[in-house]
This record gives sequence, C-alpha cells and structure tokens, in this order.
Amino acid sequence: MNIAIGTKNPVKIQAVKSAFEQAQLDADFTSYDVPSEVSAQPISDEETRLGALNRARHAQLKEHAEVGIGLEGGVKWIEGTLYLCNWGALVTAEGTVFTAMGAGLPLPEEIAKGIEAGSELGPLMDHFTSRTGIRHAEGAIGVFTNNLITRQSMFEQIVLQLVGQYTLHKSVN
Ligand SMILES: O=P(O)(O)OP(=O)(O)OP(=O)(O)OC[C@H]1O[C@@H](n2cnc3c(O)ncnc32)[C@H](O)[C@@H]1O
Ligand SMILES: [Mg+2]
Repeated sequence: MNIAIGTKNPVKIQAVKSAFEQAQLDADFTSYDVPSEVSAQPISDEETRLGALNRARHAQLKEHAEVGIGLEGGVKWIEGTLYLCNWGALVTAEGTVFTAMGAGLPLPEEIAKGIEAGSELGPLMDHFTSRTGIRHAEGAIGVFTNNLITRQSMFEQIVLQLVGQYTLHKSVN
C-alpha cells in the first residue's frame, strides 16, 4: 500500500509509520511539504480539521497514492479558555474521506495571551519552556502532560482512528 503523508515534520511522519505498524499493515511511505490552505495557526476545530483534510488531499494527488494522510495542530477557545486541538484526515484515491480528532487540554493564560496577540503556538511553547523546537519534539501536549502523552503518541492515536475506519470500510465494501 502506497501512503502519501502531507508534512515534512518527522514527529508526524513517525506517528503515521508507527500507527500502520501497530495495525499490522504493510505500507510504503512518501512525505511532501504540502499547503494546508488554512492559517499558520488554526484557531478552531473547523479550521484545524480543514487544514488536515487539505494536506491529505494534496499529498494523495502528488503521486496518485492509494491513501493520503494529513495531520494538523491547532487551538480552540472554549468558554474563554484556550485548548489544544489536533486533527487528522485520510483520503483514498477514490475520494473517500475519513477524519478524526485527538487529545486537547487547556493551555496556560500566558500562551493564550500570545495567541490572541497573533503569535503561533510553536514559538510561544519555545519561549515558555526556554527551549527550541518543541513542535518537533514532545510538543505542547508533552510539556503539559508531564510527557505522559507526546506529540507523536497523540498523532499516533489520531492515525489509528483513521486507519481503523479505513480498514473497516475496505472490509465491507
Ligand atoms: O511541518 P508541519 O506539518 O506544518 O508541522 P507543524 O509542527 O508546523 O504543525 P502544524 O502546522 O500542524 O501546527 C500548526 C501550528 O501550531 C503549532 N503547534 C501545534 N501543535 C503544537 C505543539 O504540540 N507544540 C508546539 N507547537 C504546536 C505549530 O508550530 C504551528 O504554528
Ligand atoms: Mg506548520
């Protein structure tokens, strides 16, 4: 099976590979830097989900792969509190679409203020932790779960939801 992934972020790529391994599916992977066609910092479930879907569509088209996968990280407001939100999409060559959402927890007020001021979560997390490249490492979810859930394991859960829906669909169609 030929899987095209719409990112060059190694954490997301590893999450996809690991989920296919867990599902015991043999697959070849290619990855492309594709446009999400949403803002660099999505600020709602709808926008984050659309970013994932656009990435999946672009990746699938790149090489007419059997499956395209897109993963997108964003944030959303709930009753005045800013939460992490994460989405994934799987698109088949026939155009069937599967989507899934992942873990989300509240972010500190300092981060929320930065987002309101127009900053992106990546640099804000680096500033918050006095480190660089958090988004390529454990991610905000790792920092705020004391590393019990990492950005990779969080995206893995999303991809498992996608692959599960996809294989179920294939088995009944
Ligand atoms: O290369 P791509 O695939 O674009 O990977 P990315 O790390 O930029 O991830 P997203 O575009 O999906 O994330 C959208 C924005 O939110 C940031 N972000 C999302 N989740 C994050 C996390 O867990 N930790 C740090 N930054 C995060 C990220 O830096 C972007 O500004
Ligand atoms: Mg990005």
